[in-house]
Amino acid sequence: MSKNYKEVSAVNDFNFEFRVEEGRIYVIKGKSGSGKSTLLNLIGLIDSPSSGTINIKGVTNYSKDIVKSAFRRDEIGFVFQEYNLNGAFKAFENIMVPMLIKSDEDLKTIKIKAFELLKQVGLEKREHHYPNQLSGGEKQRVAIARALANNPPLIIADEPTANLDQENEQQVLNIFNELKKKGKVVIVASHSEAVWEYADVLLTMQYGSLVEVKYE
Ligand SMILES: Nc1ncnc2c1ncn2[C@@H]1O[C@H](COP(=O)(O)OP(=O)(O)OP(=O)(O)O)[C@@H](O)[C@H]1O
Repeated sequence: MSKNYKEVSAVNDFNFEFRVEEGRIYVIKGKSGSGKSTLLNLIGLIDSPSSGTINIKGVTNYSKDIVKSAFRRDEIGFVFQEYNLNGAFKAFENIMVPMLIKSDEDLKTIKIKAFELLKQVGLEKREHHYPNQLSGGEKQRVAIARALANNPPLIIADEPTANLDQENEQQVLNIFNELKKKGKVVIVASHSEAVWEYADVLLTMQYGSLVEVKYE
């Protein structure tokens, strides 16, 4: 598949199978502008390819937006460099949002699950904090907990540690490693060598093309 923005070929003939049947960390590296974010947005169904198809679990080209958004909600957790938390909501409320949208559980169960997820990322003492009362590392851990809310098999993270110091980066990487052990697939775009070290598969992008795949 490819994605073009007018004359810019952001992702060029990308052809690779991310396997989701067992826990694994895929890391995508490449210079600024090489197409990493565009690729993650395509895999995460936030964006559509200009040509070619994306096939996830046998579903090809989501024609109906409603199906696409439901699939994304249930199957994919997205983590952003800038956290993208809702500033009007407390930490645990941010985590509740995806579960409320899915709405197949009662409020009490959703609250309990949100607290469990906060515990999983080591933030049980920050449940009532608003995003502006959290450090960058804490915000990112809330964002990861939110991405896990509907228990998706696939977590996509775009430069999740770019704004974090080494210690907080390590905490995020430990969480990703735990997720991998639980059988989740994590696809991360990152400039950080510390992140590359956690890769089971390291993909290199250059000018929109996949130029190297290394199995660690
Ligand atoms: N919405 C857009 N409209 C036009 N061009 C775009 C758009 N989004 C991305 N591009 C272009 O596509 C190319 C790939 O961008 P992309 O953001 O995917 O790179 P990246 O590898 O994630 O970079 P970075 O490491 O700086 O985040 C760049 O040349 C960029 O200018």
